[in-house]
Amino acid sequence: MLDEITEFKFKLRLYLSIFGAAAASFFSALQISRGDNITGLISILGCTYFLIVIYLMIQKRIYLWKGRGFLFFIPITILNLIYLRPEFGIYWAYVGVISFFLVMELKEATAGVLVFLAGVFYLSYPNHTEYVLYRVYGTLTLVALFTFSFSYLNDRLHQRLNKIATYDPLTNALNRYTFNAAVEKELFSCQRYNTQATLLLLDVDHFKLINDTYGHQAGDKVLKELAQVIMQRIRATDQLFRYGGEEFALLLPQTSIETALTVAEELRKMVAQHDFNISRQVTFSGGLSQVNAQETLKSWVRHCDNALYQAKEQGRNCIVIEQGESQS
Ligand SMILES: Nc1nc2c(ncn2[C@@H]2O[C@H](COP(=O)(O)OP(=O)(O)OP(=O)(O)O)[C@@H](O)[C@H]2O)c(=O)[nH]1
Repeated sequence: MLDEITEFKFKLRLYLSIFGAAAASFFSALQISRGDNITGLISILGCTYFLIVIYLMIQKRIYLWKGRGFLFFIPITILNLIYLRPEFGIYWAYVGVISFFLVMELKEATAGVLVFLAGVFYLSYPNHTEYVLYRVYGTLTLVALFTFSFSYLNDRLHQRLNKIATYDPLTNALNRYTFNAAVEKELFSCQRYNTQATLLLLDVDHFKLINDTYGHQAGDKVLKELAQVIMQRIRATDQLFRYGGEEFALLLPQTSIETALTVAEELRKMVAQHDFNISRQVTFSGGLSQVNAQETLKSWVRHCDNALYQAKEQGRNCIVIEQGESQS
């Protein structure tokens, strides 16, 4: 879903740039044919800018419009236009306000619009009657407020969607959707730069019994607290995922199997000693595997799964290691 939003923003900026290039070339032809060479030149510069933006986006997937790059051209051009041709330049101020919010992040856009509006008000003040000014200032302020509100709501929605799409709501660990992408990225990085990483699959022991004895809500609380215990101990670069019902995965980048075993054992003991407010000890079993040169996402998880199965077979509350054929 997030990829779709990024793709949508990319396309939006691309189409706006194409529209900008077409509009700027049309206006430059019109202005030059009327002998208005200064504004014609500004439009030609505008058209060139948009063509460079389009080229960079299509050929190199570079965002010139992502942030400040935008600031240096569009608003400055519009302010110039207002200064040089006050009678029609003012109408472009509406386009300027909206494009800030379309192109930049909310905070930057808000600050940019405030400075831009101050410039618009200052430059247009001497050149229009009060009658026109009040109406233009009023409607410009309204357009800025509406666009801000819409962008703010959109931003909040985006953040919420991002959280829903990334985290498990019960435990606050990363969710299964994020797991594949994160582990694949780590796998690629290890194989590309010849670094180490270890994956731990852990499964709460006799969790069905906990649910059946203390109820589903108590079971949920155990999962939540267990994730908290683990997340408090691990490094900021480590990632905990809720892999399934009572199964979690812990990705430890830049970590050898020996260090990972020490961490996993420590976590196992911390959980076993933690008071979950139920009258039985909560433990987990774990399967560990370090990535190797031939590893795929599937094989890495399979090694962890096999090790986890062995840990259950060996009586639970323990960690087992399984390695792939070749070690990187
Ligand atoms: N409370 C709660 N229970 C869940 C959740 N997701 C899965 N479960 C339960 O977890 C239990 C898992 O049971 P099993 O797969 O038999 O495993 P187990 O009882 O932990 O036994 P071992 O893994 O062999 O130690 C099932 O009863 C599921 O209903 C959840 O989000 N909340």
